[in-house]
Amino acid sequence: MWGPFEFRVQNEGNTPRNILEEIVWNKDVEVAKMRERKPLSSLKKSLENAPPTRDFLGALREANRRTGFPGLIAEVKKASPSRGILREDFDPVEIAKAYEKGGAACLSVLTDEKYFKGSFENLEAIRNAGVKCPLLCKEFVVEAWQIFYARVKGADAILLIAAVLPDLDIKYMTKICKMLGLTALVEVHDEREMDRVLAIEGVELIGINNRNLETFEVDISNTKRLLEGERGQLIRQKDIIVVGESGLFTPDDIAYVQEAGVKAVLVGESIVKQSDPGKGISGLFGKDISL
Ligand SMILES: O=P(O)(O)OC[C@@H](O)[C@@H](O)c1c[nH]c2ccccc12
Repeated sequence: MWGPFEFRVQNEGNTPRNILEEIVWNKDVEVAKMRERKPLSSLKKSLENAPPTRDFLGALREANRRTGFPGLIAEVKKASPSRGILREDFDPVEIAKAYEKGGAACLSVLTDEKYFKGSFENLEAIRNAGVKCPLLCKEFVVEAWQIFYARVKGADAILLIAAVLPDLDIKYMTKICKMLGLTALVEVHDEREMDRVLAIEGVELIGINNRNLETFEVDISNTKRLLEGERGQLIRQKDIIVVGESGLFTPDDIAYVQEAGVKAVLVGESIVKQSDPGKGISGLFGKDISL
């Protein structure tokens, strides 16, 4: 069990079997074009004067200590393939500021344009607007170039999806993240992926996605299942922070995943849809968690 070997290579006549495969095929083409415009050597130059990254893990731990709730990673999310447009009047900087004011520990910014209507401009704008929360670049990473690019655009952390990347890539990319001062959030969806990731040294932050990216089905008991028994024990031993991701809408949902063992949550839809996304956070936790 080394990786997602069932992923096929795109070739003529093939159609993608599911949305994740489609996204990854497109991403390959997109990244190849972007890399031509900005090769790795020029990214590395831009990094010479880049400001230091902020401590993503530390911010989650601190929020968990301060509030007694899982630290919140609030997602700046305009749309998704499963839900369509979530918010019409979408001002990423305004939403980011509202999240920060509402008590978010960190922010997640979607940068995929084609399927999530996000952008690297949004990430940059939020970073340049004086928002202090560390920022997660929410991307479909298929090659290391994207990690350098995210760092140049102001990310403090980046998502690595186990359903997309073989073990060796996760290992190698985790090292690149460390070298660049970025936190890697390694995302899993099932037991097999969790076991793969737990065997990779150096992983400090694991996200359990309650949404199956191939079928869009959401089930928050997924978080609980993956933290039961020996897996949960190993995670505590290794002092890994687990993030419960997707499908969290109510204080009961938060309590449920916290009980299962998460120290952080990643939430988009339920808060981004509120007219005041900051107040949306109080609704989600059933309490004002701002300072
Ligand atoms: O909007 P939700 O259900 O609160 O979910 C947020 C986040 O977990 C979800 O956007 C997400 C989790 N993993 C991903 C990977 C790619 C794109 C999106 C995601």
